[in-house]
Amino acid sequence: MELKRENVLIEALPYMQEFYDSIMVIKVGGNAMVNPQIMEDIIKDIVLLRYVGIKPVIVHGGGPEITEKMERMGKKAEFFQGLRITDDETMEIARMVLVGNINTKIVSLIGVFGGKGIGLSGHDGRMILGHKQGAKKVIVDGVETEVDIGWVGECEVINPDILHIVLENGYIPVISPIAVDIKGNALNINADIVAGDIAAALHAKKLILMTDVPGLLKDVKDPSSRISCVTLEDIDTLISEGVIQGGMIPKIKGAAVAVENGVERAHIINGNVPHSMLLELFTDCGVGTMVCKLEKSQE
Ligand SMILES: Nc1ncnc2c1ncn2[C@@H]1O[C@H](COP(=O)(O)OP(=O)(O)O)[C@@H](O)[C@H]1O
Ligand SMILES: CC(=O)N[C@@H](CCC(=O)OP(=O)(O)O)C(=O)O
Repeated sequence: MELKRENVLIEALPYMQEFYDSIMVIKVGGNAMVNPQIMEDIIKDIVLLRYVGIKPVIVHGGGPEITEKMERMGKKAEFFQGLRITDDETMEIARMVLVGNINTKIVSLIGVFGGKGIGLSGHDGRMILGHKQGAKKVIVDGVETEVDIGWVGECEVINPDILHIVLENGYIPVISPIAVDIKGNALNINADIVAGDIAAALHAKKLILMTDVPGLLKDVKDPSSRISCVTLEDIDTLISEGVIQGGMIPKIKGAAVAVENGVERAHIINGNVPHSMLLELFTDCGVGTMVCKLEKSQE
């Protein structure tokens, strides 16, 4: 049965009351940003959240755009377990695409839809301090070899002061997944991992990871095989059984870090479905996959 418009609005009231004044970290993936219409819909939803008293924080990706730029510059993009192998030149390209291009586009769109966006990266206020992950060991033809993944970092400390300052002043922070090391070097970090760490540091109410599939799928080729809820206990098994692969691994790990560190819920939802975030937050029908600490019955 289709709900009348006024019922849709009134159904949202308890959710608006529950979420009022709370921080929500929203990760927008590079895939969603390839389509300008999808991007506009997502940014409109985020501006709406701000106007109903929620404090959204955006972390953006840009993997496909970095790969495209590398290819145009005659460089081949290479990955190790989903992480981009980042030499000096790749780091420059990643910074140019993420901070120089994607971040400014999102900030500008927020402005167009009546919000106040502010662009940040880990360098600003030394918000994301990290270090290089270092060389990775792999077995090639039975022989252990090291792979240098270059400037790929991991977060050591998140300093959320700057975020609290801008949130208190009505801005929507837009964060590029670039960290800084102790010497001031830039580090490339997967955006899902940054989003999980930021959500944990801010004690966010929710982490929302927007992607291009309906959620975590039992069978990646079957969109109807969505798993509606996973607990932290399920995650390692799903990875070791090969159900979760590729780009979904950092996503689920980012969600797990957030939930382990006090974020109530993380949601993986399809950003390609118009206004999926509003459906997830303000209606009784959950979309996507919810990641939580315990089964509902154990809470
Ligand atoms: N079990 C799974 N369920 C859903 N997606 C999966 C799964 N395993 C691997 N994937 C892949 O992960 C992709 C999402 O990760 P990624 O491409 O990095 O997205 P984004 O750019 O939105 O961060 C999906 O498009 C899908 O191909
Ligand atoms: C280390 C590493 O892999 N960093 C990512 C950062 C961007 C990102 O995570 O973008 P998506 O969310 O669109 O995948 C990269 O260079 O692609």
